[in-house]
Amino acid sequence: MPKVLVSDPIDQVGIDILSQVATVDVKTTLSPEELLQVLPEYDAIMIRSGTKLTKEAVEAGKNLKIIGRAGVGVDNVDVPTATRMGIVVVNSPEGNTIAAAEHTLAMMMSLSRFIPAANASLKGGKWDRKSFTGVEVYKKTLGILGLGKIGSHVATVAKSLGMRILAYDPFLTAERAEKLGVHLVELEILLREADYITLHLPKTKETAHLINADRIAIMKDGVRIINCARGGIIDEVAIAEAIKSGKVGGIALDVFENEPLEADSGLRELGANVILTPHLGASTEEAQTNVAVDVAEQIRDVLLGLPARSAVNIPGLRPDVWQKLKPYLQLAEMLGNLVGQLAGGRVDTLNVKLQGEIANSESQPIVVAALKGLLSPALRERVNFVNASIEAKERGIHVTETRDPSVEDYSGSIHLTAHGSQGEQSVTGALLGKSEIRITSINEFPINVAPTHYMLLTLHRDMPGIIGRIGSLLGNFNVNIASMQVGRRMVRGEAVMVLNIDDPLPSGLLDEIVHIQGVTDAFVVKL
Ligand SMILES: NC(=O)C1=CN([C@@H]2O[C@H](COP(=O)(O)OP(=O)(O)OC[C@H]3O[C@@H](n4cnc5c(N)ncnc54)[C@H](O)[C@@H]3O)[C@@H](O)[C@H]2O)C=CC1
Ligand SMILES: O=C(O)CCC(=O)C(=O)O
Repeated sequence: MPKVLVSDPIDQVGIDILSQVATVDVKTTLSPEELLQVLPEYDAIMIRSGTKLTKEAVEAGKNLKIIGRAGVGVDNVDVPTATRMGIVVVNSPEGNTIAAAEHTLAMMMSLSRFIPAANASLKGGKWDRKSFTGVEVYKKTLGILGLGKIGSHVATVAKSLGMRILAYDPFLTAERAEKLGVHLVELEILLREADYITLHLPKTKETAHLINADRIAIMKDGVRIINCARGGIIDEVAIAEAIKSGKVGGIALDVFENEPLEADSGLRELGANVILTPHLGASTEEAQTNVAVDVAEQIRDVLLGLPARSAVNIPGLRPDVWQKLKPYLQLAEMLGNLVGQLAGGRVDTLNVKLQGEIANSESQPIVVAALKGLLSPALRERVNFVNASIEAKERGIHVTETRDPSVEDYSGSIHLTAHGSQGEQSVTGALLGKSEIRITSINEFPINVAPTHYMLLTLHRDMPGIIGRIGSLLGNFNVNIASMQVGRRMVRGEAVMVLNIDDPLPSGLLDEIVHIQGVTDAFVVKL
């Protein structure tokens, strides 16, 4: 049984799903050092925001096949390192959208009416009504930075509260904003006009300290700011100063530059207009069930050899698309392996041509499968669907894609051409029925061969006796031939022969075959 480590608190429903296929260890109090020590034992790890999978930690996970983040943000995972190591990283893009949006709205209302401070005052024995006169959100302007899933839900609810909504999101189309009834504006306009500003962006190089002293300076006096996205998007020093000076009327933070927030953080000292929650945006029963199921199912599937539906470092495929493409992925991988072996030396260009019924299919998974096959003789199990593109890029392999729906010899076929240090080689393959793989051409010579583990290929002149001589030579070395095919374009012209052989070719035999008169080249292929 594979082993899964659950290193943050996860809903039991997720553990139950993982237990169907794996031994599950729940260890939610590991120190970073302990995590490094235990990681090599595991095939998968499931985390929330508590566990930091740094470069060092990911590299320690030598047997990891998948990292499951039960939530949205994967900024606590070194995704590039995982990708290089061929580890799938999955998240739950929608499981906690509503929870985070509702937490944001609760923060906005709490800021407007001082609910946390009024509650603390009353419980502290006072009946103070004067200190807590609030403001209404009705007819106020809400500026949303990042109009993705959470930002959009906040916009929808805030509109129904009678707010005017401005949004800044350079990656969003005007049509989408219009549909939501939101005015898409430049950042500066939003900052100048908003009474409330709420952040719903990922933390990236571009968004780090997006809210800083200079930008705070152009905001309306008394603006209220909410951050339920990621710590570090707001400069905490600058915002604390702006609260103290009265420039900013209130802040509500669920996320912090360092989590857990330091015990002596100056933010804890600020007054009734500062609300802090310990990263609770996703902490609802519903969201925790959603993300646990979503991510545990993906870990289970990947451990069973199935694709993940929301991988952040490989293209996700819907199950129905996966079912249709699966045999073609196997075909592409076999052809990539074959053309790579024929090319022999370094390949610098691979052209992937999709023909017939798959000409209009999503090409990326097929290209990745072909690259995996191409690189597997060199990299063996170190190359997989996650890292094949990166490995190819690092080796300077340029990939081109073409499509030809008019090729109708087979319902769908894949043609690969590899160009490299030893010239150009090409192969075509197709499916017989739904899933039986056939090699249908080699270097444009038509054949129809079922690939086997060991094959001998010759390029030779089509002339009497040559096949017999090759056959006798193999017989002399006790190599059994399972089947044989010759492809030629014209009688007594150039031809290709493919022999499916039961045994590996003894060393030295290939040299003897190449020296037979009429043979121009010969290759041993191991698939
Ligand atoms: N506090 C919590 O517990 C939770 C926090 N989150 C965080 O909330 C944030 C938003 O999550 P979702 O809405 O699910 O993500 P999303 O991917 O649906 O939306 C993010 C939006 O930000 C936009 N964006 C990216 N870079 C930008 C930039 N430089 N300037 C302006 N807009 C930019 C994108 O175009 C996208 O529309 C993420 O940081 C996520 O990690 C999510 C769930 C719970
Ligand atoms: O796991 C959590 O509770 C935090 C959720 C979160 O921040 C996210 O999904 O991005």
